[in-house]
Amino acid sequence: MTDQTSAPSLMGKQPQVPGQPGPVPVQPGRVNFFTRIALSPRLHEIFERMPLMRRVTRREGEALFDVVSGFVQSQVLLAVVEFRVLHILAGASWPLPALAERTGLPETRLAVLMQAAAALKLVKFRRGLWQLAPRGAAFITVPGLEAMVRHHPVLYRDLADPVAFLKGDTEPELAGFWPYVFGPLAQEDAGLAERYSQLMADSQRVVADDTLRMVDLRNAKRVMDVGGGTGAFLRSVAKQYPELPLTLFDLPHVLAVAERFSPKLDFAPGSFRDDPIPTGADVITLVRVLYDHPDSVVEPLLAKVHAALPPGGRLIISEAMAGGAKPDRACDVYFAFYTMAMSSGRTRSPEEIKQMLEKAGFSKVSKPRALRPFITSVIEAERG
Ligand SMILES: CC(C)=CCC/C(C)=C/CC/C(C)=C/C=C/C(C)=C/C=C/C=C(C)/C=C/C=C(C)/C=C/C=C(C)/C=C/CC(C)(C)O
Ligand SMILES: C[S@@+](CC[C@H](N)C(=O)[O-])C[C@H]1O[C@@H](n2cnc3c(N)ncnc32)[C@H](O)[C@@H]1O
Repeated sequence: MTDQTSAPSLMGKQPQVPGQPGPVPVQPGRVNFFTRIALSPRLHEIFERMPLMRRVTRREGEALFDVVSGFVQSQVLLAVVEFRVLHILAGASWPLPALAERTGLPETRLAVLMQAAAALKLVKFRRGLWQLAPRGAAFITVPGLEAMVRHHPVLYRDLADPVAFLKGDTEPELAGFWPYVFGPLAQEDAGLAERYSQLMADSQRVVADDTLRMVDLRNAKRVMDVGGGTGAFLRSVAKQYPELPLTLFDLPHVLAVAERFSPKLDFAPGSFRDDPIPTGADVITLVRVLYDHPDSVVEPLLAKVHAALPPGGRLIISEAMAGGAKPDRACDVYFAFYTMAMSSGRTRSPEEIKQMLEKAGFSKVSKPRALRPFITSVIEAERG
């Protein structure tokens, strides 16, 4: 695979150490040289007195403080979103008293929030007025991002006791937030599929943009998006390839709320757990599907996709992927814990996905360099 890390295999049931081919014994005293330095408070003091080293320790200190305070930063952002501060400032610049009246917050407390938001570079204070900063403007412009932030309290409640969470002693709320995974619940509540689909569809735009910049569909004869929700990804495909026939495969109650946005779009209702994947497409896409499911669902799904493709047909997988030997802040922290809280799936590294693909019979597995790994990564494979 191109652009490939030597990521660990987690294919067996036994978790392994990133970058290591297999389980290794504990090695007493094996601590990296720089780590040993960092372990010595006396050396911290000495470094503080050396101008060059002082810069390194201060930078490390700042980075560490960022990790320590990450939750508070997120909650400041959530408050900014809930009080619609960025939207208010998008229309005009406001003095604090007027903003306090508009948001209904006491001036003294709003001042603290605004100062925090300014430290996060979401807003800025100029000539007595609070203004929107470019980062705040970008934030409200990214499709689905505000809705994502507004649903984070569910995730944070699940992570409130990380010890109990990791021991598996809690019942994460997030597992119920996406009840489509459990099928019947979503079918009982028609509005539920629609709400979930809207959040997914909103956030899909950025994922689709990045995916389509990493793959070439010019030679495709028909693209089928499996687990395609209400068709947001195919909508982006249709914009770029207006002549390309498309098939949307998802659960019947999800397709019931999907809009037929193109005469070239076919609906294929079904469950990839229980039904075969229909044939007829030479390109099948799985966008943000695999990480929702355990290996016991993913392995048969890949085999069904393989069976549905013609020889030479292509599978495109797009989702946030774990970093493996090169741990990634977005994927190995946020998405890994997010999917663990969902209790049904997990993030996988490109290497793990490659191994699963090869087991299902795929060849020529490749991975274009991800444009924004925190949005998505892509793996392509071919049916030989
Ligand atoms: C030129 C100079 C010096 C200055 C210019 C200043 C200026 C104009 C700056 C603005 C620049 C600009 C245009 C910035 C644009 C920034 C963008 C596009 C930022 C995008 C950020 C996207 C983010 C943060 C995305 C976050 C995504 C999240 C949190 C996704 C979560 C997804 C989940 C939980 C999915 C779950 C799926 C499931 C359920 C697991 O299946
Ligand atoms: C995380 S969403 C991704 C949706 C879309 N691909 C996107 O990126 O926005 C997972 C999708 O898989 C669908 N799905 C889950 N289980 C399924 C099954 N057994 N058969 C077909 N689709 C399923 C869900 O309905 C949902 O639309």
